[in-house]
Amino acid sequence: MSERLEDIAVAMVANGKGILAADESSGTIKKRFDVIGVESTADSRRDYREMMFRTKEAMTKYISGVILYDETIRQSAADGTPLVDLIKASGAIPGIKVDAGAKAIVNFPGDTITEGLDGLRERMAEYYKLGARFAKWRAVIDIDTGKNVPSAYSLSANTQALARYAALCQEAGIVPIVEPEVLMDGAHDIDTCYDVTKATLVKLYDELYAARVVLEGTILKPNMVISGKKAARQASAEEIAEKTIKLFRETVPAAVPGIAFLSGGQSDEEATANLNAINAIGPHPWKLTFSYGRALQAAPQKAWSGKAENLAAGQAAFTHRAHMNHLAALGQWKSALEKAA
Ligand SMILES: O=P(O)(O)OC[C@H]1O[C@](O)(COP(=O)(O)O)[C@@H](O)[C@@H]1O
Repeated sequence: MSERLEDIAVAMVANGKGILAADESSGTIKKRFDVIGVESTADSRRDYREMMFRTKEAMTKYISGVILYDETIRQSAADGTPLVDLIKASGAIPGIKVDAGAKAIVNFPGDTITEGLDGLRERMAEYYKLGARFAKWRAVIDIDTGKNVPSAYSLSANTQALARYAALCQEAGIVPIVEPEVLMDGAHDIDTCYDVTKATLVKLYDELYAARVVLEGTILKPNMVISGKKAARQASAEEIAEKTIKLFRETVPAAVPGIAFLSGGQSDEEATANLNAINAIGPHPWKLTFSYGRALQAAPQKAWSGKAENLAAGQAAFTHRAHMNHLAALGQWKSALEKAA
């Protein structure tokens, strides 16, 4: 495979393919395993992720890349094969989460700043050797309008960190996924999400230009423009699609090859239906696909539930969700296909 940043980025958003976000940090995966009553140990995390990476149909037909966590990129399957090799053997690209998580900003209650820039140049060089060809950094933007959250200061600090990270990635021959996640927690309406996401993306592309990041060698991982989970009115898939595309046309340069959405707490089917509605109103200047964590994994996690005898059921559930999102990335999904399965 070509090692050019632009070619890797294009491959990450290949037609009908999307990214499996399997980079849950130890704290997050523990929360997921708690739900299915599985103890989170290095071995159980490995067994679970190995199950997904060995799912042939999903990995070869629907998944372009996998975001890994530091522990996982160093782990081997039960038979000793490095997990990175399993991913590569399926034709998908290994990637790595490099941020160190979001921490409270001093003097700005409710705002967080994502840490992890110290020593990043050296870590990038190591991850490249371990096989990573793309990376991911997530900035977390909460909305609490009554409390002036997010502040302009938070947007500025977070987008500057994203740009510094992106430049370091490109120096190392690694494609940066830039992820400014405006959270859907809260009671705000869809238009508030639009405004906050707009302010975030305008600032983000300012900072990426200022840092001389080559946009052709980047992927954007944003939230959709969507109602807060506790909003009085939940917008339809059509309204989400229309507002999301309107916003991106205003803010995301066409030089960016692809946009891979996070699922952010949407249900599996919502995340698929919304991605489908977005692609159904194309053509668009960029590829629009998925980089889902929860919306790809909730079903396989439940089906597997930590039992070796459920392996095939877990893989079937993963294949189904990956297939549905593959169709949504092409704008060809129909809800009847969910019921048929
Ligand atoms: O808090 P953590 O452990 O960094 O995890 C955040 C998760 O959010 C994501 O960025 C998006 O995941 P979702 O699709 O579940 O929202 C994942 O890549 C990542 O695993």
